[in-house]
Formats: sequence, structure tokens, C-alpha cells
Amino acid sequence: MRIAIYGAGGVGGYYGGRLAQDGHDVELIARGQHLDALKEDGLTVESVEGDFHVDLPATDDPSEIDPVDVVVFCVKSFDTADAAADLDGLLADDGAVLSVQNGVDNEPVLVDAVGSERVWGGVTYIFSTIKEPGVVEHTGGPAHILYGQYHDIDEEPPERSALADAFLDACEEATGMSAKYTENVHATLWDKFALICAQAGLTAATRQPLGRVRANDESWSLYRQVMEEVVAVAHAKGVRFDWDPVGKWLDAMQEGSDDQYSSLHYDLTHGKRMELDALHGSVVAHGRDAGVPVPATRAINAVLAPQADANAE
Ligand SMILES: NC(=O)C1=CN([C@@H]2O[C@H](COP(=O)(O)OP(=O)(O)OC[C@H]3O[C@@H](n4cnc5c(N)ncnc54)[C@H](OP(=O)(O)O)[C@@H]3O)[C@@H](O)[C@H]2O)C=CC1
Ligand SMILES: CC(C)(CO)C(=O)C(=O)O
Repeated sequence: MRIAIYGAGGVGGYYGGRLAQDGHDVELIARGQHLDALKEDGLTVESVEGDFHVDLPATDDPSEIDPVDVVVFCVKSFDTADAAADLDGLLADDGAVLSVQNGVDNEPVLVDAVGSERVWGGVTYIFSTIKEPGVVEHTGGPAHILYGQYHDIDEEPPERSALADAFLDACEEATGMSAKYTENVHATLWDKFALICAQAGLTAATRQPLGRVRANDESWSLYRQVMEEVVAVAHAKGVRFDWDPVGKWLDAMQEGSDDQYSSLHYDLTHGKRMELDALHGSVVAHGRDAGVPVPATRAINAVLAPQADANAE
């Protein structure tokens, strides 16, 4: 399978490296010092699942890459619109772009760029960052991708394509990662959105890991409230869950390791631009549209906004 990783950073570098290790034809799109190091020394992945090194073609110019079957789209959400403009030329006519980004507003941008039939919505559960140029550090999480054909929320999901099956096989066969196809892509996206708004919001606002957030009744109650608000907005927008996302995540995170933070906390504490607008800012906007109050999420957004502004300068 021919695969391009658009945004070969923490997440993209990890999955691109794993798929290449398994023999797929992977090309990386990166920029800056990270790109220089990838070109010069290849990609090194330091992973809790085993370290490895691969030499892969890397560029900051997607027009240099012949059309691919799948683009795994891993830029931060504030870079989505710019990167999406390159997708039409990068994707084969019957190819697909898979967003594994956090948030629920990326896929509509990709649909505008290449049409919904070529867009898979997705989420991923992993902790992975650029440790230094050319080196990606995977510190935990199951490294699992859930994805499905994107479609309008009020339409039936289209039939699963042969390409979606082939990509699933590729992910399942590769070492150190797994994947699952979902027929209910909107529920999958909003389910993760509920978790990430709670996990990212509380770890970033308190600068404390899950264990500390969970041990304090007030912060743990706010964690729950954020998830309840996101799920209430999802319901109002017509998302149908076959499960209880809040109960599921509270149970799961009760078991989660004490030292877990989030990518938002990482960006905050490393002076990097933060995805706040795509997370809590987006919930506030969707809540306003749907007429659903989201006071806890709004407060977290307000508390983090000055730091997000400072990091964006
Ligand atoms: N990190 C994690 O553990 C997790 C992250 N996610 C989500 O995955 C997505 C990716 O996150 P993450 O991997 O941490 O992000 P990173 O910042 O580590 O990686 C994104 C990379 O894409 C590069 N990039 C952006 N635009 C372009 C462009 N036009 N051309 C070339 N390169 C480009 C960035 O370069 P530059 O640095 O110069 O901007 C950066 O190197 C986010 O939406 C995040 O929320 C989800 C689950 C876990
Ligand atoms: C859920 C979590 C915390 C890990 O996958 C995440 O998505 C992130 O850190 O961005």
C-alpha cells in the first residue's frame, strides 16, 4: 500500500514508521529541523513497544509525491486548512485521507478539499511526541486507530470500501499498533472528543496528571462534567451512541495510570501552539449553535486561553 503521512510528528511519525517497518511504501511530509533530520539520518522511534529506525523519503512539498492510496493526516488542527489544500493532488482518485486528529471539525475541512467519499474520520489513542528532530518518542497508550467512512450526520453510513479493509489489514499486521473500523464515525469522533476535552482540559488547567485529578473530588467531578457537556452537545447535534460514553470513560480512566497527561498539556508546558480552539473552543461554539449550555468547558477554555494566546505568539 502507498501511504503518505501528512505531518510526520509525534503521532504521524510513529504510525508511519510502524507501517514502513511492515513493508508499506510510506512517504513522510514534515518541515523545519525535523524534516532536515529525517532526510539526513532517517526516522528513529523510541517506543515502549520497542525502538526502531527506518529510512524513508521525506519532503515538505507534497507535489513531489506520486498519488498515494491513503494519506494519514496528522497535522495539528490549526494547520488542517493549509495542509488540506494539497490533498487533491496527493491522493489517488480512489484513495482516502484518514484524519486521526483530535476534535470534530477537521473532517468537514477535508470533505471540502477532496469530497466525502475520499475522507475517513478517525481517532487515535496514543502518547507520542517529537523528542528531538528526527526522533519520535512513544511513551504509552494502546497505539490504536478507530476510523470509518465520513458522511453527513443525518445520512446512513456508506458501505465499507475495499481500501478501508486493506488499510485495516495493514494496521493490524504492523507491529506496535492496531485499528478497528467503525460504522458510526460521528459517535466515534464525539466519544473521543468527550474524553480528550476532559483529560486535556483538566491536566492542562491543573498542570497535574490523571492520578492527582482523580484523587481530588472537585477536579474529578469537573472531569465528569466536561464529558457530560460534550456528550449533551453531541446528542443535540444528532449523534447516536450505542453506549454511555461518560460511564465508559469514567470506568476506563479510573484504571488509567496515575502519570497520564495529554498532548494539550505537553504543548502548554513546552511553549508550543495549543489546539484549544479545536477542543474546548469548539465545544463552546457547537454548544452555542445547539443551544446546549457548557459552563464547565467554557470555564476551562477561558482559563487556558491566555496561555494558548501566549504560546501562539
Ligand atoms: N501526540 C499525541 O500523543 C496525540 C495527538 N493526537 C492528535 O494528533 C494530531 C497530531 O498531533 P501530534 O503528532 O502531537 O503533533 P506534532 O506537532 O507532533 O506533529 C505534527 C507535525 O506536522 C508538521 N506540519 C504541520 N503542517 C505541516 C505542513 N503544511 N507541511 C509539513 N509539515 C507540517 C508539524 O510541523 P511544525 O512543528 O513545524 O508545526 C509537526 O511536525 C493532533 O490533532 C493531536 O491532537 C491524538 C492523540 C494523541
Ligand atoms: C487521549 C489522549 C490523552 C491519549 O491518546 C490524547 O488523545 C491526547 O493526549 O491528545
